[in-house]
Order: sequence, then structure tokens, then C-alpha cells
Amino acid sequence: MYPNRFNSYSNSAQHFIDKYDGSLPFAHFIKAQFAENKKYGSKDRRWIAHFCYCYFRVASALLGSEKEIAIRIAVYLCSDDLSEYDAIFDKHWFDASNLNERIEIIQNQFPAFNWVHSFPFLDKLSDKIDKETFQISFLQQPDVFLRVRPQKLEIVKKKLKKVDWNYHWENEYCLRIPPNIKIEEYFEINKEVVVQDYMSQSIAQYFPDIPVKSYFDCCAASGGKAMLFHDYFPDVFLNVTDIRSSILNNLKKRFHEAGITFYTANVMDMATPISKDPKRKFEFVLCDAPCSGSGTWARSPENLSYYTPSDIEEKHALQVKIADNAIRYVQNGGYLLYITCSVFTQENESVVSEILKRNNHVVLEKTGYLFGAGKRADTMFATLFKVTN
Ligand SMILES: C[S@@+](CC[C@H](N)C(=O)[O-])C[C@H]1O[C@@H](n2cnc3c(N)ncnc32)[C@H](O)[C@@H]1O
Repeated sequence: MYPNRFNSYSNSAQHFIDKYDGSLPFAHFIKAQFAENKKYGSKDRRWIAHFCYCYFRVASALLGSEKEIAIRIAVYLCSDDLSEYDAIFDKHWFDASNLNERIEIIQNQFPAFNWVHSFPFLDKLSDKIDKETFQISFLQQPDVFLRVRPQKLEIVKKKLKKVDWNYHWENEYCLRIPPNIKIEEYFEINKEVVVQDYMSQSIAQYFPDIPVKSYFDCCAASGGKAMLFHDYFPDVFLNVTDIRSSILNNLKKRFHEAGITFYTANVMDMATPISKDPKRKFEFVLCDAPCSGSGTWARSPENLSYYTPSDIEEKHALQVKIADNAIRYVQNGGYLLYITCSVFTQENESVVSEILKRNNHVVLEKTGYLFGAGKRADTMFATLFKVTN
């Protein structure tokens, strides 16, 4: 890349970063900005967005630095391929053979760069999370993963023989694919493949080890986990709810595409106290609770600059209310699976402790993190409880 081109992208990135106020996801913001500013061609848009995202990945380690310098450092730390930047970066920057060495080079050269601060919520992080791997994972954009629907494995493999891009099987059904692939040009989405993070797919490890007969997904959103469950237990009727009717419309569209008809979807607020014991109970209740999403922030690194930690307290309170209610829907001998895509103790281990403290008929079967950092995937937390009345 020529210096003048680099400067021009850097200036545009600074303009958009300064204009952004964190009130909506950066991806939506930048898309709207580009739609308003027709002067940017598709190549310019790609570079400017890359520079902005690089900046957000390391901004907290560079507080007080000039934006121009911060962007230069950020692009160095966060770009997979440095060969583009021959004319821009200092010669010795190319001596690094891995990300740790890149960090060291910058640390030595710029005293204002404080890597420890790159993730500003370290005090909230669960002690089960490997801090170093987690922090470094923010320097790279996570990959895209597809879950191949079980009965579609053969057709997907056949179609893959004709693609000219690289892919990698993480396991029998999980396919890692390069970013920016127009998936719909190759596969029937939801019918053949579901776009679902590797660790989100791996949640199936926490499904009860029994032939489940009834299922209730109480925070179903657009149905990612419900579809996963369906592919393991195809004969089970799906009862799904969410507080938002708009997201249930997405679920209905996806279920239609997936050929799932054996379900009901209803709006329900799971945080409202339940006065009477629910009439209908289920063998398996899945509660993928609303959370900070901090295990997915390598996909939305603007959160490192704009997330307000007081939100964690509110989320904790909401999660306890929802999980407490969800337990009431579990039949005797059945299971509750509590899930978040958070890495914060308060949303995970603390909620689990609260649940156990408040419900002495509930026992912990299995708990842990599905750690995607270092694998260019998200991180999830899951706990399976057994409920005996
Ligand atoms: C993490 S998302 C669920 C993701 C989903 N399970 C999936 O795999 O696609 C959490 C969902 O909880 C819903 N939610 C938030 N507060 C709720 C409440 N009080 N009652 C029920 N659902 C709620 C949100 O609307 C959101 O769709």
C-alpha cells in the first residue's frame, strides 16, 4: 500500500471513529455512513472498515495517543498479512514472527501503549478464562462457521467439491469458511447449513444424555439453539418463547427454511414472577439468557470502548430472575441448561451459585466454558442442572 493511500484511509477511518457514539453496533453505523457517502468505492469501504475495526481492537491500550498513530499501530497488530504495508511500517516491525512479538515491538517503541488495558474489564473476567489467550484473540476477527444439518451432509460435501475457496472441517458437522463468502450462492441456508459459531454448535455437548421427550426454549431469539436441539432430537415438539415478537418472526422464517413445522412460538416475559406452578412442565428447558455478549466481542470490538460495566449488574439480576422461573418449568427429574455468551463471573458462576442457593431441589450436573479464543471463535458458558422435586 502506498503511503498516500494509507493516509487517506486512515483519515477517513478517524472521521468515522470520531463520529461514532456507540449507540448502535458499529457494523450498522458504518454501513449507513457508506450508504450516505457514495464517493467510497467497494475497495475503499473495505479498507476503511478494516482500519476502524483494527482501531477498536486495541483502542483501550492506546488511550491518550493521537488517533493517527493509534490507527497505524492497530493496523499493524491486527492485520493477518503485513506484506501490503511495506512502505508504511517501520522496517523492524516486520521482524516479528507472531502476535506476541508484534505486541513487544510496539510496547518497546511506544511507552503510551499499555497492552494490559486492551481488555478494560479484566477484573470482571472469570478466573476460568485464560486471560492472555483471551486478550490476544481480540487482535483477530473470528471466522465464520457453518453447521451442516445432519441429513444434508452428503449434498454439502458434493457442493464443496466445486468451490474454489478454502474450508476446514472442525468436526463431522462444523465447517470453518473464509469471511466474505456469499454463502447463499453455494448452499440453502437453514435447510442445508446453519450459520452458527463453532462454540455455539458445541453447546450440544451439554444436552442431557437421555432421549429427551419434551423441550422448552425460553429465550429462543431466532432459534439457533432450538434448531441445534432439533437436529439431535428431531421427533421432539419445540416449545419456544422470547420477549420480542420481532425476533420470533425471524425464528419462524428460519424454521420454515429449515423445514421445521413441529413447534409453537409465543411471546413471553420470563422475568415476571410466576404466581402459580406452570400447568405444563418439560423434561428439558434451555435458557440461553440475555447477556453482555462479551464472549463474542472480537466480532464487535467497539464494545471494548463503549460497554458500560454497570450493565453487568443489571444482566445478573435479570439472568437470576429468568433462570429461577425457568426451573419452575422443569418436570421432576428433568434438566435446565443455562447458557450465556459472556466471559464475566457475575453472569456465569455467580448466577449458577444463586440458582443453587435459592433452589435446594436443583443439582449441578455439568458446567464449564466453551473457549473459542485462540480458535477464532466465540466463547460460551454452559451449566446443566438436574431438577428433582
Ligand atoms: C442470547 S439470546 C438467545 C439466542 C438464541 N438462543 C439462539 O441460539 O439464537 C437471548 C434472548 O433472550 C431474550 N430475552 C431478553 N429478556 C427476556 C425476558 N425477560 N424473557 C424472555 N426472553 C428474554 C432476548 O430477546 C434474546 O432474544
